[in-house]
Amino acid sequence: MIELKNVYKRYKNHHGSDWVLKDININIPSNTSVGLIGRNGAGKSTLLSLIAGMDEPDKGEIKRDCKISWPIGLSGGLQVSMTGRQNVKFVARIHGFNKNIDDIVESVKDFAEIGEAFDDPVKTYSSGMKARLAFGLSLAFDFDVYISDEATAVGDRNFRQKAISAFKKRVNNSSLIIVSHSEGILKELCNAGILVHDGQALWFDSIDKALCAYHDL
Ligand SMILES: Nc1ncnc2c1ncn2[C@@H]1O[C@H](COP(=O)(O)OP(=O)(O)OP(=O)(O)O)[C@@H](O)[C@H]1O
Repeated sequence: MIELKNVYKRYKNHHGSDWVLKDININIPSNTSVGLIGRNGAGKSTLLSLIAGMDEPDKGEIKRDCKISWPIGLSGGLQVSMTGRQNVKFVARIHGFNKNIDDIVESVKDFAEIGEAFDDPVKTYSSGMKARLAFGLSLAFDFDVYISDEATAVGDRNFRQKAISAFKKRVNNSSLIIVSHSEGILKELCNAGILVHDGQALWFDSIDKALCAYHDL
């Protein structure tokens, strides 16, 4: 269960500061895959990063009783002077996986399919190669909830298909909380939805109902 209680978030900008999210109260049950829906700039990514614990609310609290991933495919955390392999080992050690590091390295290598570049410094990678490595890295660890902000929109067609099928496999054992502008992907992967609109976040226990409410805005 992830519980958001009276959550407020704002960013300071040149106009001063505006509340992006105002008094959000939502309970996300365990084993429920959720799609975050809303117009551009509504606050979906903001809500997702609060849920993931990447950012803190200005007011209110978020309780989590499960292991939540960092956003899948986020390549910003890769150390560019290190190779793909070294990055994987580094992240595995940070997460306390000291025993089966070789298995983790192999699973990321298989997923990323970047060939010998796996042993080259990440600064020599294309953005697609970085995305493949970062995606494989996120999936190599067992989390209860996987977070994704448009991770299925990166890479070429083959990679997108691979990413979606990897997510589908995960849905059997874990749950997902995802932002995607693709209704097809949301319907395929999620059972519930959160509509973010006008500073509010509305919970729907079915993704179809959430999408209907979004179309009616
Ligand atoms: N780091 C930041 N500093 C200042 N303003 C920000 C920051 N991040 C987001 N915002 C603002 O907060 C609002 C919500 O942004 P957010 O990225 O959460 O929306 P979104 O629904 O994910 O949008 P999109 O569908 O376009 O990706 C926007 O007005 C955006 O300009």
